[in-house]
Amino acid sequence: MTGLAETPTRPTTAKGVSVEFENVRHAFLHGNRPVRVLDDFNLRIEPSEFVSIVGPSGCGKTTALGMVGNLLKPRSGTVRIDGAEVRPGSNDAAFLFARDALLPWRRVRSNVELGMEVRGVPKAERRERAEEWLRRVRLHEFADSDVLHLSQGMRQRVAIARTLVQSPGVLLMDEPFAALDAQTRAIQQEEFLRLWEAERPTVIFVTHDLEEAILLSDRVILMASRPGRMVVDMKIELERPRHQEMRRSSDLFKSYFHDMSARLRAEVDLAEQRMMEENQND
Ligand SMILES: Nc1ncnc2c1ncn2[C@@H]1O[C@H](COP(=O)(O)OP(=O)(O)OP(=O)(O)O)[C@@H](O)[C@H]1O
Repeated sequence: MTGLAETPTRPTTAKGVSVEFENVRHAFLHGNRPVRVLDDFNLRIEPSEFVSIVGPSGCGKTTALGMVGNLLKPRSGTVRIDGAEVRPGSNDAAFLFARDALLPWRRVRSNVELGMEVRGVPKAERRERAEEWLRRVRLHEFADSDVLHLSQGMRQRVAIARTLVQSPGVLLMDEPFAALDAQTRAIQQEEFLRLWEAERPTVIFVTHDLEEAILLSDRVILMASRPGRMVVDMKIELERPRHQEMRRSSDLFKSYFHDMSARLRAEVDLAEQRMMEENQND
């Protein structure tokens, strides 16, 4: 069940680059007490791989993502994108969160252009690329609409277009579909995979939903907490394109879920037990 995955086949237009955590350690201060969050965290993600990270609340998933996105620096160890250490000003990675963070005073098209605007892409090129991505997410008819008039699912598609239009080498996704109802979430998962296939940026996807992780990913990483470290690295060999029916029809899917859910439950129980012990000792 454990073991490093091989490099997946990349389409010729693939944009993905490698990501590497080497002996990464980090701690936060809780009062006067340093709490170790990541401890000797090692992970190599190949260009264009889709890797999900699951684990108990507080195990350090978002912290690891933040290091790739240059939001925080590890206390020790190294995080590399495409072989180069992540440094202030590195902008190979783009984020997509549960909350879409669209600017309500801007129209749909202008929200999609935002990242390109910040990076100084000329206006005509911005417009052309935004139009192309609005077509891809099936929102070109809403280009001049007010974002406040869109459904939650449509808003998230605008956010996806705004992120992918920048052709990032690495896409950092922190529970991007968590705010959606179950039906919309299922549609968005499949639709996102279709969009991802076009350029295949490397994806690091944080989720609490194990089925979602298995359905989308080439690999699922399970982390333990206190301190956060990798305990399972499971390669997912379901064929692509993936679709929702696989949850019910694929024995392989069910066996991945069976193997991983028991481990995940055990880690969640352990994390809760440790937290209670720590609270008693405080
Ligand atoms: N800026 C901060 N200052 C202090 N402690 C922090 C900070 N950011 C995170 N932590 C702590 O570090 C630990 C790991 O947080 P992190 O958000 O990375 O976990 P997570 O696995 O993403 O959790 P969740 O699944 O609940 O989102 C938690 O105990 C959290 O309280």
